[in-house]
Amino acid sequence: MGSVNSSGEPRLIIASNRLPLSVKKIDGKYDVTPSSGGLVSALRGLKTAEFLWLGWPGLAVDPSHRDRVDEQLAKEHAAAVYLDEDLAKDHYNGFSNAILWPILHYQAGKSMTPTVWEAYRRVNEIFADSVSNEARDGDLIWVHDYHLFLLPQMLRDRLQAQGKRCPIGFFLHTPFPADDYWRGLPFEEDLLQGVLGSDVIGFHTDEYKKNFVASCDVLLGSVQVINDHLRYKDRMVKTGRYIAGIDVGRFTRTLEDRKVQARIKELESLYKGKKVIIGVDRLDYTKGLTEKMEGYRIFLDEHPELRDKVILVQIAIPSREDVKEYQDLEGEVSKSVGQIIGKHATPHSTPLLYIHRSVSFEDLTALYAISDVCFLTSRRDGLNLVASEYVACQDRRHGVLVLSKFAGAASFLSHGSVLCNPSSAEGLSESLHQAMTMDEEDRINRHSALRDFVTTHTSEKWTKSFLDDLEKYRVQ
Ligand SMILES: O=P(O)(O)OC[C@H]1O[C@H](O[C@H]2O[C@H](CO)[C@@H](O)[C@H](O)[C@H]2O)[C@H](O)[C@@H](O)[C@@H]1O
Ligand SMILES: O=c1ccn([C@@H]2O[C@H](COP(=O)(O)OP(=O)(O)O)[C@@H](O)[C@H]2O)c(=O)[nH]1
Repeated sequence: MGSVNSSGEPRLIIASNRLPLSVKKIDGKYDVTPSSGGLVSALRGLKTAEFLWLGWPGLAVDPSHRDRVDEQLAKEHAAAVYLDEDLAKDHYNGFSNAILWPILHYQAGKSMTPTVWEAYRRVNEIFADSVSNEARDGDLIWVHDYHLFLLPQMLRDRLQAQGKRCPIGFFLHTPFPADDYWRGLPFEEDLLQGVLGSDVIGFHTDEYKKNFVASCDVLLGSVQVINDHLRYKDRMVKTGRYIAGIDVGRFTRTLEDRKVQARIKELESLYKGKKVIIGVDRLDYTKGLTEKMEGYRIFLDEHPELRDKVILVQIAIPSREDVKEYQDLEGEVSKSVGQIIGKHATPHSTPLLYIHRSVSFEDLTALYAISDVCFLTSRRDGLNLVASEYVACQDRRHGVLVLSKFAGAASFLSHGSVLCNPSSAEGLSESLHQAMTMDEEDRINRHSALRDFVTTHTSEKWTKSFLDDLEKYRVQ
């Protein structure tokens, strides 16, 4: 792995499991494609010229092909942390996504084998070696997400041994539940102590921050809470809420593109006379897709007069397809989709279009722009950037955002959206009806409130506010 910058100036080093590019093997050759998901979208606003992003490329790469992959990643300020296939599988699927992910989303813990915990620890060590070798004295280091809970403390130990002084930040993109959820996990103390190796720890909402601080207080005896800080091992660790957002300009520019304008016209003519509802979610049980389908089924049952006048376009981005829960979910959602279409489609129209793959950014913005309602029903969601992306594309139509009250985004966007509760299918149906029948003045007012928020809380502002706090830990 080579250093991208040779100027000697302090840089920002980002460490996350997911790189902005995923490496795919096609016909024996490696190809890099943009990654999906909100972590990558949130970091798009990074305006620091000097940064290097270290992460797992998404699959095992044959050593003889690594130079070529490194070359392609370097163009995007990225570098790969290569992992053996079995180790990566046990770390990513086995522990991060099968054990940590449900707990972080307020679900009871599952039983696990020691192998996956060992793999988790080992991968964090490999990251610690890569990042500490790459870092120079004075660089800022920003670690992201639950795949790397142990990394901050491992890094701190290594950097200290190497005589490098680098502030370490950590941002959690998921929710953080109350301490009770952690009790079934034998390693909760290791995980908390790992994160506490950071100087600054960031969360999407005050609730997650409060839960983290309380968990440290209850589960670790050696922590003292002082306002926004935790005194831990004679250091003051700052905890904060940093509101993540989107790169609004990227959406505005794309909407002005001639090809996208043509696509919008095409879609508007295709759906003429219909209200379009858009849903965009990774195919993840936390996104409440089965609940959404049930709510929509009831909506169509209760309003048969609307079934020819409405279409839900649901994009389900494939995600974590090696984990059993995700495979089961795929089957469940497909079944519900089939039932709704089977019951409500007519020879000349269908009330549901289900797209189970990623779509291009151009198609995504065009779909956002032509939709009258955006329908997001997460059971739990760290933030949900799709909500903000929809708002950014609605200057002409003033569509309505129906948003789960369990998405982190609801704590900022409640004033302009219709909040819903995914555990009540009848409630979801009512929220949809409210959104579809809202008068224009109400829609304009709500959109304007949401737009004000989304345009003033961008991804650029998020990275800046976090990094400004981290800079304060730089030793002069
Ligand atoms: O990397 P994957 O396993 O393919 O999953 C994609 C990402 O999912 C999660 O995203 C979260 O981050 C978003 C931005 O902060 C937030 O809006 C959303 O609520 C979260 O679910 C995960 O936390 C990332 O690490 C993944 O890369
Ligand atoms: O085919 C698609 C459609 C959407 N997205 C993006 O995936 C992200 C989803 O982020 P969100 O915060 O809503 O949830 P996450 O998937 O990170 O849990 C958004 O930026 C979407 O634009 C994507 O990568 N591929």
